[in-house]
Amino acid sequence: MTAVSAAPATPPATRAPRRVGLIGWGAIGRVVGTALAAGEVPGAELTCVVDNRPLGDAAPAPQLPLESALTSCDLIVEAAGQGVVRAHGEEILTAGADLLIASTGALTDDALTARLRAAGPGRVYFTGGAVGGLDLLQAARALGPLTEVTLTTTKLPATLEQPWMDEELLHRMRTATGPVEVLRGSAREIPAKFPRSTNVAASVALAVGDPDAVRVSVVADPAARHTRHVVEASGGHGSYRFEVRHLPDADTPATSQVVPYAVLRSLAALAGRPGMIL
Ligand SMILES: NC(=O)C1=CN([C@@H]2O[C@H](COP(=O)(O)OP(=O)(O)OC[C@H]3O[C@@H](n4cnc5c(N)ncnc54)[C@H](OP(=O)(O)O)[C@@H]3O)[C@@H](O)[C@H]2O)C=CC1
Ligand SMILES: O=C([O-])CC(=O)C(=O)O
Repeated sequence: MTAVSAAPATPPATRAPRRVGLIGWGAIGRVVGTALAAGEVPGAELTCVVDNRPLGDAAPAPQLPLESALTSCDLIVEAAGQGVVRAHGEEILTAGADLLIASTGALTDDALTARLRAAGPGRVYFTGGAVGGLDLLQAARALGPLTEVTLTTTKLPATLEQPWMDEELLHRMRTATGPVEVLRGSAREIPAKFPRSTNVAASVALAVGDPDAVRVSVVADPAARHTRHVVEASGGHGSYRFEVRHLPDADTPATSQVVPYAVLRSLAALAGRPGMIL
């Protein structure tokens, strides 16, 4: 009989904490930054905050311009808007920092997506944000294409008002007594039309691999106490349905309360927390 020798007891490797720079001190950023500064994500620490507005001592870490943040951070969290991804995504990755993106709507631009995926040495990641099931949809793609993919997003009318809307549509939304479909289109078109409120469409598109294949309906409902996202997808191998209802953030109702916690979960995974569902 062969003796099985015990593996030598080696202590777990200690990794340097991720030095996190947070862009955007808003509904998402404030919750994420406060939790990071309180040490709630082991293996990650808040190094600095980048924001358009002077924050004074409101933030628990120094406010820096992006160029300075890039010399002191190895992971940047974007919680500011699609414009930041477009303007600075490549720069961040090229500087060597990893980038966790909340404003996935920017990724409906194929050329930008290709540049971000090719850029480095930093690596680009996307948070699941307000929607669930993306991991499973990404896995299901390995079995074959998802041929029917739809997303229906229902929000309070005021969170969907946009500068391009005409008076007739705005009037319909403002006087609605029940759900009103505001726009229907592909996941390539919709996030550009509602840049702060339909990133989920782009996130579903990232998961299924094709923004043109995802049909999106945006609905304004004055009774929508909860923001609702319903994702349905099917292919030759199966069918999938995910429905979420979230309380909106009290001050920024376009954003659901759960979103910063989704970002924190993504950060925990990037910081190497064991035991996570990946
Ligand atoms: N993936 C998902 O499920 C979701 C994604 N999102 C995305 O996250 C983004 C942030 O959401 P939220 O926290 O609610 O937004 P907020 O408007 O509450 O906060 C955004 C903050 O970022 C600042 N900011 C904007 N542009 C820049 C810039 N170029 N440089 C520095 N700071 C900047 C804003 O300042 P100022 O107002 O002065 O511009 C503001 O302080 C949304 O725009 C949306 O794209 C949101 C919800 C869900
Ligand atoms: O927070 C949400 O429910 C969704 C949202 O704003 C977005 O997709 O941009």
